Amino acid sequence: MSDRISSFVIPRFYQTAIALGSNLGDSAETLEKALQTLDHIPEIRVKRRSSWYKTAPIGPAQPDYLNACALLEVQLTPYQLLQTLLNVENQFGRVRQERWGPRTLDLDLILFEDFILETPDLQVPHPRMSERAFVLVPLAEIAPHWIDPISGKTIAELLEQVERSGAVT
Ligand SMILES: Nc1ncnc2c1ncn2[C@@H]1O[C@H](COP(=O)(O)O)[C@@H](O)[C@H]1O
Ligand SMILES: Nc1nc2c(c(=O)[nH]1)N=C(COP(=O)(O)OP(=O)(O)O)CN2
Repeated sequence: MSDRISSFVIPRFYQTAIALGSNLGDSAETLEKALQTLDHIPEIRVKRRSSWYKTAPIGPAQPDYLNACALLEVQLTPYQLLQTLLNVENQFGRVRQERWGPRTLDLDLILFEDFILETPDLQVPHPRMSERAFVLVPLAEIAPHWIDPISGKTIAELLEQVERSGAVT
């Protein structure tokens, strides 16, 4: 076997968690189709998905959101996954206007194995994950025992600490 071939490393699948949100258009259809779109990408497998949760908006006045989380296995780096999520948002007509404003589709990278990444373009775990019931409620449904590498707490433990009045099924 040549040196080039013997040094080739087949990338393994990584476990990741993403959050989905939508409050413009037919949000249920958008979340469903966004997961289908991700699952059709060869390097991504959607392994689990939460229920859809209707949630009160955090930020400026706008319609209620539909939020969810999903567990993915990806054969991508965190940066490739972020770029893929941004591309799918664009496919679903995402327009960026005001901060925390309404959107057809938002896909956030929440956890990537137990990696901690603090770069200008990508922070993992998602820096506002532990203060958001609209992330923790769906994530606790599908991954209650996943440990947040920043706090050392499980998702279920983080959920116990968060104000959850805005999250309703
Ligand atoms: N963990 C992250 N998930 C998604 N986007 C992230 C993350 N860390 C940094 N970013 C940056 O945020 C913008 C997207 O903002 P949204 O309003 O959430 O769509 C993106 O350009 C990333 O570079
Ligand atoms: N109920 C609810 N409220 C929200 C939601 C959401 O999904 N559900 N997303 C927001 C903004 O998220 P964005 O990804 O733009 O901001 P971030 O960089 O702080 O995550 C702002 N407010």
